[in-house]
Amino acid sequence: MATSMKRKHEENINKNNLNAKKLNTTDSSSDKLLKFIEWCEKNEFNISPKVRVGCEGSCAQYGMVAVDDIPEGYCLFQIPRNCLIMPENSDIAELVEKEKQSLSVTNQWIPLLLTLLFETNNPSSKWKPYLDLFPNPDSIDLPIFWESSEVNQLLQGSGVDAAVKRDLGMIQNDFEKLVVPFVQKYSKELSNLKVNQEDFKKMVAFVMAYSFTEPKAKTNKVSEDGLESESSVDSEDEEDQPVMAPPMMVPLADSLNHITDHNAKLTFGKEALKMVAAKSIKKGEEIFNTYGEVSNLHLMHMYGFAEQYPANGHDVVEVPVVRLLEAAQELGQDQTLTSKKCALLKEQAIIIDDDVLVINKDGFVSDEVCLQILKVLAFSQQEFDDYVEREGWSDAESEASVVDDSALSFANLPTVEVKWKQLLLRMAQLHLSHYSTSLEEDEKLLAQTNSMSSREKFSLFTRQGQKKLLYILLDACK
Ligand SMILES: C[S@@+](CC[C@H](N)C(=O)[O-])C[C@H]1O[C@@H](n2cnc3c(N)ncnc32)[C@H](O)[C@@H]1O
Repeated sequence: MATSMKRKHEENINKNNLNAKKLNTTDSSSDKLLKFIEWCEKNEFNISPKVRVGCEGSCAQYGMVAVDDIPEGYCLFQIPRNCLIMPENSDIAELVEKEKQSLSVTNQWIPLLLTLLFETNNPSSKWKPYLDLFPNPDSIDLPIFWESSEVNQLLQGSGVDAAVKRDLGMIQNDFEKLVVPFVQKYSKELSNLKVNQEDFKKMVAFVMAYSFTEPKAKTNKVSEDGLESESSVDSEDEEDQPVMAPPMMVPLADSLNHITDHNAKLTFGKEALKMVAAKSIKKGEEIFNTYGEVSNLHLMHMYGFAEQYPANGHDVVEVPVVRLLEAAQELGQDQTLTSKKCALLKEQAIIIDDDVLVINKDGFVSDEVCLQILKVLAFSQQEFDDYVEREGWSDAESEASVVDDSALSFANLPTVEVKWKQLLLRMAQLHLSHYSTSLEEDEKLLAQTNSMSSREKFSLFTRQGQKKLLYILLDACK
């Protein structure tokens, strides 16, 4: 390393250490943070002196704050690829590779989870300063850890309740069927690693709330002066088919919190990942990454927080498709005909039991399935008989439904068939009745968020945002 670069590097360590010392944390946690920052500097994370990691100025425990004005495109820090926690970079790479097929049957997470279990139990892990700081048990309060009664009370009907049930089943299954057999088979190589389901669940939460996935073949260029080049956009082809890689832990990048209106983003280069300013940032402002274009449902489920309406422009409400069938049963004059329609829609796999209809701020997302269901549900006896005889849509009808892809936007809904509007209106009303509170009650509660626990507050934001979307649907269907 050239002398001037070395000096600059040491200055940076000192500056960040100094910043870390100003933390509003207990001594032992600021000591852990100091060690982590030293580790980052030794590993050439090149943390800019314009930023500080710590609890001060962060909206949720650790975070990153600008200590100087930062221009758009400026590189805040980098993460060399050899510092990413992924099976390939760990000493258990060979073992995981051997069992890759069987370990990835249910999901892509198990190899990383095994790597983390191994590395957190390895006193000479190269990531020790990172793993000593994270996962911080206090900051990972995901709904998978709540009593089921609390999940129901706060999040019933939101979709988070269903996701939690699925997660708990999967955690138990993966632990018993994949993790335990792997650890037993390689007990010698894993130095008799002891695992239990509770620790495994905590590791799942760590991966849920802290991991990143890399979009396939995404590269970015950052010039010598730390400015991000605009030429780094994905090719059209990649944009069309974003294939996600397995998750990985990205030290330091995961100390940043998220908001939809973020001011930083992670870019994926060949040698290193870089956190760059997505817009200019003023001294004193918190630096927010983006965890993706994600709804409150996803934020609540995977990260344990949500944004207050209307801050999250990516918010959605997911209405189980069965609600539309319930609406049809209620409104249909001929119960037998409606039952036949529902049975046929299932038989033709247009409706699959767990399916949901997704509604965002503009209306139904990918409304093709919803359109097909509405058309069948609105058929008269004669139209239905013809449809059954033809065994589905004629070619001309199918083509028409493909062209008509914004038919169920909020802007277009007032112009659609009255029968469809009645079905959607009743569906929205039925879905609203599945939450444990009404929108009016939620809006009264919004005045009391200061005296609420984080669980109560973020659950309220999740419910209220979803209900707002349902009320927009109700208005559009009137
Ligand atoms: C990748 S970590 C970010 C670092 C984290 N604040 C810490 O102290 O370790 C993600 C977690 O940060 C918290 N978080 C991130 N953004 C947030 C926000 N806008 N509001 C509240 N909590 C947030 C949530 O607890 C989430 O699970």
